[in-house]
Amino acid sequence: MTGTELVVDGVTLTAGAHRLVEDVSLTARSGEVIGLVGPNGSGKSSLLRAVYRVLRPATGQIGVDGTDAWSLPARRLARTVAAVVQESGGEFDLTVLEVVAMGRTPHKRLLDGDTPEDADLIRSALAAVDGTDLAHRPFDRLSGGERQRVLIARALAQQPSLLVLDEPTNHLDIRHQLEVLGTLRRLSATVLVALHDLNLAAYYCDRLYVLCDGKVTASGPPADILTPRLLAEVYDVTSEVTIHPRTGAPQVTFLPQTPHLTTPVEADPSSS
Ligand SMILES: Nc1ncnc2c1ncn2[C@@H]1O[C@H](COP(=O)(O)OP(=O)(O)OP(=O)(O)O)[C@@H](O)[C@H]1O
Repeated sequence: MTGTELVVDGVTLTAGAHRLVEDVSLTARSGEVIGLVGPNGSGKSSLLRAVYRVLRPATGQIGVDGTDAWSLPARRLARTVAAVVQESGGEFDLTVLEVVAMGRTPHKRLLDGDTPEDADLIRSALAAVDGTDLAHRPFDRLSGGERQRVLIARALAQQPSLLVLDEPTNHLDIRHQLEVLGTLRRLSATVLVALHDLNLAAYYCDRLYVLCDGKVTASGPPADILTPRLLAEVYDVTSEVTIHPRTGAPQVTFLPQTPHLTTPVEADPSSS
């Protein structure tokens, strides 16, 4: 399956009198991994909610392979777009395997059972998040990170051509963060992912969109936009950005706000 082309065109999102996102445009070409970054409250989750059709834009359009996402039949949308979001629910009293199997629902008719192909997809989705051993555990007794991995497996089992994820590395230890992002990177689907960790975003995403106060402040390949100046403007932090010699990706080092934890540049032995 190839990836969907996503075109967010001039989208404004509101909740009552509150403007959550204003005139945001974004494109994701087939198979691209697009990162959404930005401070708390900058509008990342709201924008994702509009893409997976929970929050209807007040103005603007969301195009999925040239069709307005909000006019697609629900079943067709569910075959195209899978979402891993913070506010999931409805998985109580189910085993992990049953939760992952829910990902196959959009591909079936009512009362259809799981085919051997479904069973393979479910197993390999669970294996992709290192969750094979969790298969028969009750979902609601898993740790936060285990749950997160299972929800990602459910989205993988759905075989979407557009995968939308809101902070998928939340709760995950570093090994599982790297594994999950590596898995997303290898998918042929288009991926739109909100991430807080800028170094992971820089390494795994083709392009980033930086949101600030509900607007796109910068967009482009990570190496072009992750500069100390932009990070100071957007996050109000001091940082240094280097290109990592082995990954080739920009690597951000944040300097502590507490001066005594920072070695003055002139006394830095590596600079002599
Ligand atoms: N239903 C709502 N009613 C009013 N304000 C809302 C509503 N939903 C979100 N907001 C506000 O809109 C802004 C954007 O929220 P959003 O959750 O999209 O930000 P975010 O970038 O995902 O933040 P975080 O990084 O903290 O998850 C915030 O100021 C939030 O408080």
